[in-house]
Amino acid sequence: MSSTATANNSSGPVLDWAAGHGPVTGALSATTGAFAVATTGAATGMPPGWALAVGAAGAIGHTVAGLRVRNAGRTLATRAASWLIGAGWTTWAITHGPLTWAALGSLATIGVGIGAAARSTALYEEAREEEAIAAQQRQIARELSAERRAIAAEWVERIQRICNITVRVLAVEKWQTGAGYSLDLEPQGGITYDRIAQYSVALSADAKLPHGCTATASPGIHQGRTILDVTTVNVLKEDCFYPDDYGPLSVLTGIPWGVRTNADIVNAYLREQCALVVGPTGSGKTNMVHTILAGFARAQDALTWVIDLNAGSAGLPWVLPALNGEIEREDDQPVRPGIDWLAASHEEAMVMLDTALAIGLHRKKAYQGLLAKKNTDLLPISPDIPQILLVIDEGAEILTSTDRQMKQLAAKILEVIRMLRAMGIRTILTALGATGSVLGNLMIRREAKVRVALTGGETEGMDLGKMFPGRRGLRVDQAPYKGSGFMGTPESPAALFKAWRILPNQIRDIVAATSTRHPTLDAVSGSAAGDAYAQRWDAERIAWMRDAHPVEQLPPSLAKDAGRHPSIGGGLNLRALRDQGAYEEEADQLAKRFMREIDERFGTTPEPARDNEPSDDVPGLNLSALRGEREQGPAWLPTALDAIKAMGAEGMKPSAVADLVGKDRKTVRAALQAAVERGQLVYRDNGPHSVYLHPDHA
Ligand SMILES: Nc1ncnc2c1ncn2[C@@H]1O[C@H](COP(=O)(O)OP(=O)(O)OP(=O)(O)O)[C@@H](O)[C@H]1O
Repeated sequence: MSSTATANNSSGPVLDWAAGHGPVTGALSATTGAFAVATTGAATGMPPGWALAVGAAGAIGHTVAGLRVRNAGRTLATRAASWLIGAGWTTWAITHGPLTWAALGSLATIGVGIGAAARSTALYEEAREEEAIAAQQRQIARELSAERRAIAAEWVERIQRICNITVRVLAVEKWQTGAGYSLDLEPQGGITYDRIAQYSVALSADAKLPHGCTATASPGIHQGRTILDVTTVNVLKEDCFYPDDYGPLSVLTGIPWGVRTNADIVNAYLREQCALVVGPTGSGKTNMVHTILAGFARAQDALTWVIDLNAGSAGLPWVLPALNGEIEREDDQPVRPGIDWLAASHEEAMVMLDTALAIGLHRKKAYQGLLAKKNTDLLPISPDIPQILLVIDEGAEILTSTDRQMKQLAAKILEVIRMLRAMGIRTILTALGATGSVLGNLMIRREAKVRVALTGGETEGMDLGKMFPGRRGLRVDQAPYKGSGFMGTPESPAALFKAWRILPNQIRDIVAATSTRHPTLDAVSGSAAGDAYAQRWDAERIAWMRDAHPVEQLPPSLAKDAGRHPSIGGGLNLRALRDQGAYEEEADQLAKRFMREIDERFGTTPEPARDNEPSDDVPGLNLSALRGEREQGPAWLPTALDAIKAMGAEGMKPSAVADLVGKDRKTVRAALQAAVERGQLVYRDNGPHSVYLHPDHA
């Protein structure tokens, strides 16, 4: 009989009764083993009882091993019988001689029999195992659907009792986040979802949902179906940080603004829609504006223009890191701000809105051919023809203001909203409250269907019924946490929502990550935008940003002086520092650098003719000197030009020029770039190996 001996280092060979054999190898092994024992036993006069004893031991061993792995009784019996039959034949063959036709024939028959029996038990075991797995799965499914059935029964009964509506539950889907579930309902008798929605509060209370959790009804797949979303865990309580994937986005495929309670991301589709974001002080509105700007910065086909009459604070974090040179790019090129234009004053805002209108109206005429070719009345937005997204912080308040200046702005904002949808210019307005005066405006009600209400628990001026008409059961106290509230879009009905929390270091990271991704204004729009746009980063236009230049970013020399100056005392005093003139020097440097790097490197329209030369008496800025430099380049430039010419076709890296003339790399790069634009040099762009060449060698 067969038995497999396996080597064991410590205790010598042991018999592995559980070792496997296929039906053929098993039968072969059994018959050849029996034959070998019988011939040897007969030749050596072995007592035949030994073979029987070995067979009995084999049968017992295999039975024990089989029991351990829970083989079926029929498998155990087959294996034991094989051992005993084999042992019986061996005993008989030792007694009567194994080399007779009768012995050999019967052994062959036994072999075939053992093989057939083994095959049949193997099949039986396999089938048994499969059935066991299937039974286990059926059990799990039964338990799951029992839970779902219980949920369904509970809500059928609850809706009947509270709303007096009979519903059929067609499906129950548990959210992967474990924060709740959705029921697909079919109300009987032609009842629509809004009848259930109006009982949302009572249903939530009856279901004893935790604070901040809701049972919200919304339209189902057709008018006769309703989806009831039931939140069982309040995820709005937790901070939810802006995801650190800063990959490219498009206004056409939606810009993510935050998450629902079931962790679904909510996208704002702003190709045609305007948006209204309402949030009282402290609700997280500023944070939300930054989250919105982050999405726009990531978009490859959007240019963001920001109006913030509150000292430009909404846009500054997107400009200052680039302005201050706080961010370095790997290829040493200057970093572009995360927004394309920032207006903090009434005048600048007027210029911006006039520019938007001029662009929109010009696009209407100039792109007629393109619209006809593409067979559309919507301008095909792309990185080549970018959408302009105008973010106006507290814009809704501008619209409702009675102030004369504000009324001028309001008229232009409304004109942009009314006229420029097709031409790819949309607005995002924020407001402190969802009051009648904000939502009373038809233009906002009609055009701004992407709506967010950050409540922060504030009930004053927070009319959710007006903000999300047709959505019942939304209550401010469901979202009492900062950054939480409700968001509704034409694609996603108003429901609880949490804006991502975004921190200043993420804003800096996004500015750096997206610097090369921003589109430039198309030439058609650029020609309509004119000087007003081309000069938006000019020193005098951004002079106000000096005041936003954080004191801790003063150069080390100034910081040292700050500690010594008698008027400053122990702390830092920006105004006092400014009086020293040193600050002005720093501001000059700042303006120069920014003007060069942004205006010259990224000017999206040709450098405008300066008929309106800026006045030199802008405090703190030495613009005539600056202009001189812009026109001829700094005093060290001729040395650099000679050195670059001497290098021939090899050219020189900006770092090598910086070493040569003893200036910092940023200053050198800006001057060389200006020289490129004057035709004195050629720039060979090759990533980190980029060089400047003399035109003779280019
Ligand atoms: N999405 C969010 N998740 C978590 N916490 C947030 C979120 N948004 C804001 N906060 C918290 O709320 C605080 C206030 O936020 P934020 O400054 O954005 O509010 P605000 O409505 O603009 O208020 P104010 O008008 O006074 O500036 C933040 O400092 C932060 O701690």
